[in-house]
Amino acid sequence: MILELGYKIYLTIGTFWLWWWEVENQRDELARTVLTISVPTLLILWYKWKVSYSRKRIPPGPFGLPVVGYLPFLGSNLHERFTEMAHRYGPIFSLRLGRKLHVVVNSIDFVKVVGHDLDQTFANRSPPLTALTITYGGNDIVWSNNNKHWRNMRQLLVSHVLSSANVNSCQSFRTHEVRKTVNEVYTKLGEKIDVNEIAFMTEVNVVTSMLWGCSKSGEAKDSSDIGDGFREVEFKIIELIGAPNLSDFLPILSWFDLQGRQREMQKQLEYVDRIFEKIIQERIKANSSKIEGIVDEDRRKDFVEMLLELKEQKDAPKAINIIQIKALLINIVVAATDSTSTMVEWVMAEILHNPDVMRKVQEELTKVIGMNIVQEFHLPKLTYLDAVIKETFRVHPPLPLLIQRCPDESCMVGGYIIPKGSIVYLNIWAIHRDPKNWPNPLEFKPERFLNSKWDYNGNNLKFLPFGVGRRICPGISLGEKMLMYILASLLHSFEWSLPKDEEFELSDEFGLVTKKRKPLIAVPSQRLSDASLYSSY
Ligand code: HEM
Repeated sequence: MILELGYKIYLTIGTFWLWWWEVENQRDELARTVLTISVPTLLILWYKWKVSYSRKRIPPGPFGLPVVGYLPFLGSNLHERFTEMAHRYGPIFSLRLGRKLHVVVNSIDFVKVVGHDLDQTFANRSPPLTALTITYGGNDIVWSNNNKHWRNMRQLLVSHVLSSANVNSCQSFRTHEVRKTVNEVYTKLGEKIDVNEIAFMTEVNVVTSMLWGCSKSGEAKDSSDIGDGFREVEFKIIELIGAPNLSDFLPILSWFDLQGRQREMQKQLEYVDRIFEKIIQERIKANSSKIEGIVDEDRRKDFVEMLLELKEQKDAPKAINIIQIKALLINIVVAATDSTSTMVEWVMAEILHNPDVMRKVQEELTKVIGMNIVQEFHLPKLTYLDAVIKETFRVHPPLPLLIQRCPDESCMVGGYIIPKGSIVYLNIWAIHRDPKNWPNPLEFKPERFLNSKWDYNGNNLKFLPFGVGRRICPGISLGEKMLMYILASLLHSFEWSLPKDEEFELSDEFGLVTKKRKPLIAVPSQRLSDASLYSSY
């Protein structure tokens, strides 16, 4: 049947060609020659245009293998690899990893398009499966798409936890925890200290106090409820979200969870869920005592309490359920603590690495604070320390590719099509180290930030450690305050040095939060002459 049809088409074309040839032969030989040459030429030109047009459609990039794409060639330090690739393929390039197209944006011009001009289009996320597991299926803020649920949760966080009124009213929690840390370090003079660990515990206690710590009016809670093992669990969560998972690249394999990453994340979820369940149950019990008139009515309401009240208003526009409450809590605790403690560690590492910077920081601390204890009102006066922190953010942004975006429709960036559903990274690591943006970018020079006005709000696209656009970090002011407070207190109270037997290095290890490859271990010695200041908390 098919053969017969093919034969008929062949006969028709042949007959038509002979007819045209004879007619033209009789009429005009020139026309025949022109047509005979121009038809194939036009066909070739059309074909070439089509091929080059289709290549231009998506950003250029490396070829990969069938099925897995470029996955086997990627390596582990993604931010460095992507920056190398930007030198070869240009400021915007793409690569296929398994079934998904990934697009990497490496210049401020294209970050402007994605983060500002088309911010709404690029405001979705494409969560890895491990992130969905730990957030009860994406019921949180970080991994939600740009929808009503995300807006609702983000607004709850911003207006109840991170509002300047609430951040100010929680000053006592910060003072309590920072002084407690200084006091603990004082008991370990001359010993080796893991800098990230002390910063992490300080931050976790401050944040959990803000979330569920108002057991009594204005007083800080006993912070032991989160447990000693929490830091390891949180590190595991961050590691699993950042680790490549075959199930994400080849969804057909997700049922098998070949690398066991989802199962591993499920275990972390069970650990965290037990903590949150206990806290929520205690709070429900406390609320019912309140109804019975047992508890002091004057105390401040904490965030968990407020969320539980919203849960009771089932028909209210912002009603929330228990799963969403837990997802929000895990989100806030993880987002706030790991990035802050990682930054404290990087700043301390850079200061220890640059004795001149250390000297200037200490001179400023002496001038502003004298031989007293650091208080929050001192912080805005520490302009050199602020510049040191910003320069550290430039060289070691803890989220070097921010958190991936995902366009909700196909759109054009820099003349290329970014298809709907592709995964888009904003490579701020490349932007922060681009000599076009920063002269001598590898030099650690806090003075860059002294003379002009720099902030973290994503207005200057050369400097984006907290992100850009509507998905920018909502915790900037709390994060900034905590960084300044912890660092000023540690550097004012103690002289720090590296252990004699430690080899010092500044290399990093890529992850959702990119940390120092080798934890910073440092040794404190007493700096303040009045030893009684260390125990006054
Ligand atoms: C040094 C401290 C911090 C750094 C460097 C940091 C950095 C970031 C970055 C880069 C993002 C992604 C932005 C984007 O996609 O464009 C982000 C998102 C987020 N951060 Fe932070 N952050 C810090 C502290 C905090 C704190 C203290 C909180 C809350 C208490 C917080 C809560 C969040 C949340 C909820 C998101 C998700 C926002 C969304 O998707 O809408 N962060 N953070």
